[in-house]
This record gives sequence, C-alpha cells and structure tokens, in this order.
Amino acid sequence: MKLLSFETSLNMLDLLDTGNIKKEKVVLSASLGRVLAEDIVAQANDPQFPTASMDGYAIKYADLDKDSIKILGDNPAGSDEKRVVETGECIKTFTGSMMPEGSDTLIQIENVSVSQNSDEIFIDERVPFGSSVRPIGESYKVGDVLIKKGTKIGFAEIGVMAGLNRVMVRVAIKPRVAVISTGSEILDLGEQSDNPAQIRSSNNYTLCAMFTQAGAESLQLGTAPDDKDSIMKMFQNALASADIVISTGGVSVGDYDFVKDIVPRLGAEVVFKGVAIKPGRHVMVAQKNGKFILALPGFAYSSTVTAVLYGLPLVAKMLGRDKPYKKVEAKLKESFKKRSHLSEFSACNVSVENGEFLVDFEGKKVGSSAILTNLLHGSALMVTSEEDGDLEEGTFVNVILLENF
Ligand SMILES: Nc1nc2c(c(=O)[nH]1)N[C@H]1C(S)=C(S)[C@@H](COP(=O)(O)OP(=O)(O)OC[C@H]3O[C@@H](n4cnc5c(N)ncnc54)[C@H](O)[C@@H]3O)O[C@H]1N2
Ligand code: MOO
Repeated sequence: MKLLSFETSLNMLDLLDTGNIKKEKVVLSASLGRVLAEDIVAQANDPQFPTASMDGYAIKYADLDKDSIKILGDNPAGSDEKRVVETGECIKTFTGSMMPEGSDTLIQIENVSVSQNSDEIFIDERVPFGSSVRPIGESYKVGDVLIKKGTKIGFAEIGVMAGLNRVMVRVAIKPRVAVISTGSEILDLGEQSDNPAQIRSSNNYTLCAMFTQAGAESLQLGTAPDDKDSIMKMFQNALASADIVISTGGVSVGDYDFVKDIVPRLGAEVVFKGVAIKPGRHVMVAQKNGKFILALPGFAYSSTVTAVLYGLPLVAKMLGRDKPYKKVEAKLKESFKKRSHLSEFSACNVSVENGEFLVDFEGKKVGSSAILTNLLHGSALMVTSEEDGDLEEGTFVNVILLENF
C-alpha cells in the first residue's frame, strides 16, 4: 500500500471545500461552548463617563491644599448627578457612580475627616491627581473588536457580551457528525456478553464525546456487524443525516474489513487512503456531495488519534475556527525510542517548568494501538516525523494538547 506523508494528507484535507459557514442566532445564555460567527464590536466606551472606583468624595485636585472642602451632598451609584463641583466643594460619591462634572479626583473615605455637622471634609492624607477615577473607555473604546469571530464562547465571552447588552449572538451552526462502529465482535454499552471474544465498544463513545467537545452535534448511530449490506445501509442513513460520517474498523487488509470497499461503492470520491502515520496508517478520507467520510481504524487508540488528526480540523473549518487544537513545542525530559519509520503520535505527559513545556512518558504503556488508557490523565500527543529516529533527552518536539480544543 502506497502511503501518503502526513503533511500531504493534512494539505489535502485542508483543500477540501466545506462550503460557507452556516449561521444562526441564539440567546446569549444558550451560547456557551458555541463558536462566534460575528466579530463582537464595542458600540460604546466602557465606562461612558469618568467613574468612581472607590467610596469617597469627588473633589478638584487643586483643593487638596484647602483647610476644608464643603460637601454638596450624596451621589449614589446609578444616580444621574447634575450638580457641578466648584472650587472648595465636593460631592460624596460611591464606587460605580459617575464622577460629577467639575471634579477630577476621588479621595477615599479613609483619607478624610468629616466635620461634626457633616457638611465639610478635612484632608488627612493626600492622593494623586485623578486617583480612584476610571477614565472613559478604561475597559474598551467604541469600535474596539473585543471578541473575534471563530472564538469558542466561554464564561468571559458571555460576561463581556452581557456587558454590551447582546441579548442574541450569531454563532456557527453545529456541524452534524454521525459516528458508526463496525465489527461483529463489538458489544455495545450495556449489552450482555455471551462469549469472551467479544469486544466492548468504546470508539463510538470516545468520538461522540470528542466531537461534541469540539462544538459539533454528535449522532450516535451504534454498531454495524461485518456484513456488507448492513454497513452500506448504515453509511447511507448516516450520509442522509450528517455533514461528516465517521466510522471505525474494517479498513485494514482482513477478510472481514469491508468498510474500505464500501465507501467507494457509496459513490464517494476517495480523497486519500493510507497515510505514513502510526497509529492510523489505514485511515481513509472520502467526500460525497459536500459531505465527508472518515473511515478510521478500529483500534481504540488509532481511531481516537486519527479523529484528532483528521476529524477535528474538518469540524474546526466548518465552524470557522482558526485552529482545531493547540500545538506547542516542548523539551523531552527523557529519551524516546522511535518504533517505526512512520510519523508517530505518542501519548505523553506535558508539564510546565520555568516557562518551558516538558514531555515525559511516565505511566504510558508501549504496545498495540488498542491502549486507550494511555490517553487518560490529561495526556497529550507527541508528534515525530518520518525522518526522526530515536530522540535524546533535551530534544525539542511538537506536542498536540488534547485539553480545551
Ligand atoms: N495483516 C495485517 N493486519 C493488520 C494490519 C495490516 O496492515 N496488515 N494493520 C493493523 C493495523 S495498523 C490496524 S490499526 C488494524 C486496523 O484494523 P481495522 O480498521 O480493519 O479494524 P478492525 O480489524 O475492525 O478492528 C481492529 C481492533 O479494534 C477493535 N475495535 C473495533 N471497533 C471497536 C470499537 N468500536 N471499540 C473498541 N474497539 C474496537 C477490534 O475489535 C479489533 O481488536 O488492523 C491491524 N491488522
Ligand atoms: O496503524 Mo494501526 O492504527 O497502528 O494500529
């Protein structure tokens, strides 16, 4: 089997036309985890007026030298203060209140004494000019692009948009990802086992969770046995209801590996089949009428890694996101033994010490591509290229981070 290089496969994936980003409006409180389909631009300065950031007295800075300053009254938060502070005068002003016209400095309560009849203050401790005053536009200025389209909405984005009075926000419609397991030996979640050769399905649950986390709508379609008609029907149904169909199993060379033959028979154009990567070299990507099929290997670690490498970029593109996941450069804390001449994706631990990312393999088992537990405990994926051999401690490597994509 002629294998494509990993870089070429990614370039080919990148060239796929996923069409325009489809958008919808949702209420702000329902937008958590969605991807913005519009830039969020400030329509006004924040704050719109100089605002007190302490409880105290709004004064003219030049009056700090006076023996006493006359109190005109109170200016509680939310009041539309119209009085003007003249020389020798002040207004008691509270955190969040507009600074009255004529004042330029807020002297906090702790820095003054008040006369017995409460109509004058005496300065005990001076403050600098403009002290405790939030200037106009301190948080942002009108016209500032505060959040770029393509951003995944988190709690901070929700708060900032609430501050802008955004009742509705425009987000990308979630791409629909249908996940199919194949294999006659596969036992679904909760299904009774009647012989020890059966294998509990994890792939469809892993992948649905991954794509939901990536911002897609995942459709769990269950398992098709190794039977051509069943697999064909399952794919046809999936294509009718999803933008991306992802299957696991049936892509290598065994007598019962039917998926690789069925995909072209669906009338789909095979974009590539076989990439020089470990795990995942049997991976197949195809397209049909603007929809995409990713036929991934059956092994749990292989299907998960290939879903990261090929599924996440497709979903990210459909959502208008810049990057499908975070990639960092990190230093090897221990030597690494390369197992093949392929580009390898090895489960690893990433830590940060003195501002540097470090990689180690503590607790990671070396073995087949079935070991999904290697991805537990916040694991990341270390990427090595076809040209790399064994790597010494201290070598810098690329790492795909699997949290918060
Ligand atoms: N003679 C060769 N044998 C194999 C080759 C090869 O090139 N020549 N490639 C090996 C590699 S690499 C991989 S990866 C696997 C891929 O095989 P398939 O994609 O055809 O997958 P299956 O054979 O259907 O299953 C492999 C393995 O994974 C288990 N599996 C399947 N579905 C699930 C699921 N939903 N959840 C958990 N585990 C699942 C399945 O029971 C098998 O144990 O082929 C190698 N063989
Ligand atoms: O290429 Mo397979 O996915 O290593 O086990």
